[in-house]
Amino acid sequence: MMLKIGVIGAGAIGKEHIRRCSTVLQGASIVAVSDINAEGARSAVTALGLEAKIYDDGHALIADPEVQAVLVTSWDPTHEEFTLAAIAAGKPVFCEKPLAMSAEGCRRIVDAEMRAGRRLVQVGFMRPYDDGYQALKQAIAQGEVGTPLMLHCAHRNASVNESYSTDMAITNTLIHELDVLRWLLNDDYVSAQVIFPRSTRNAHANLRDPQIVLLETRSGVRIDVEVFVNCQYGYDIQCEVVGESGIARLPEPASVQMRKQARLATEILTDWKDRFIRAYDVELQAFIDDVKADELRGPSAWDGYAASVAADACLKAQQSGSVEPVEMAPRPDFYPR
Ligand SMILES: NC(=O)c1ccc[n+]([C@@H]2O[C@H](COP(=O)([O-])OP(=O)(O)OC[C@H]3O[C@@H](n4cnc5c(N)ncnc54)[C@H](O)[C@@H]3O)[C@@H](O)[C@H]2O)c1
Ligand SMILES: O[C@H]1[C@H](O)[C@@H](O)[C@H](O)[C@@H](O)[C@H]1O
Repeated sequence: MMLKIGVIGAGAIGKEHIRRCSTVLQGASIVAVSDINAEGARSAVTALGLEAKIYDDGHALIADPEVQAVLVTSWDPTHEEFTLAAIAAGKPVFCEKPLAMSAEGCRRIVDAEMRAGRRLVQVGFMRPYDDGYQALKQAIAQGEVGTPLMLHCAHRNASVNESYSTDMAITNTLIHELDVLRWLLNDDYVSAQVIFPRSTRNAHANLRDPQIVLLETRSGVRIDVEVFVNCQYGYDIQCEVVGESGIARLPEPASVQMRKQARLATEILTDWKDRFIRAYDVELQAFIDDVKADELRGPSAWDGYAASVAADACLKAQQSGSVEPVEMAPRPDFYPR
């Protein structure tokens, strides 16, 4: 049986997910695509020779009886609305990060899903599906470096456009670390602080870049994350775990080492599409398989909520300059760890 999927948002990642569902993954077909720019949706479909319906309204796509599951790949502020609508229609939904723009918004999704009585939401946090992060988690769990004490991380993008503002460094970019580091350490955050170093001249008027985010977890691990979205040189994700007896680092993506012209060099990727290409494949295949088995197991609405509680504290810390508490509601039994 093919799972019939409708996609809302045919931009960069929407096109990528349409491509992978249609040409890479097993067991799904794209039957409908929606975008406020209907022409963009049409060209995404025709470029792949698909016969999908085109909607300019995401709600009409969700209501289409042929659509069995929904992918939300539209702009961040639209996620909550479409995810709630899919839940109301009883349709499983894969929603790109962030699940909503605030913890309050995520909480509305959590509550709606619990009222529906079964898991219907998977959040597009793909890093837990990345081979490198999985190997790092395994090394920590096996005690290879002893108890983790500190993490030094960096999330660098080559550049961003003018619509990207200071708050998005948290809600759109750091949100990946807020999810994956919690998963890596099997821990939750208790406080957050944001520090602004000297700004790069490559940032636009509405963006302070870079930023350093300092987090503390319940068990006392201290984390620093450099978010630098105009670093110019590439797309670079770093994570170093300092433990009691050693250091474990996130592996670099495989790259041939060149010795030539008196230099020793390896390539640095420039785009998230390539850096996490396999992780995106695996996360979406899991969504397709789990929907068919009626048992979603990927990053949950609760994970989306947990990341957003920390993001809210970081946003507050950007304004206050102080250490802000991260206060989560108790985890409902509906969401086992
Ligand atoms: N997991 C990841 O690593 C990852 C990577 C890239 C993007 N994303 C997320 O995916 C989403 C899309 O990002 P992108 O880079 O593809 O952006 P994009 O701007 O390239 O594409 C977004 C598309 O959504 C459409 N859109 C906006 N509002 C809409 C609405 N109400 N209904 C239908 N379509 C609408 C826009 O017209 C645009 O075509 C964002 O939320 C982003 O945070 C996640
Ligand atoms: O939407 C993208 C995407 O989530 C990337 O993984 C992240 O590195 C970027 O900062 C963000 O803008």
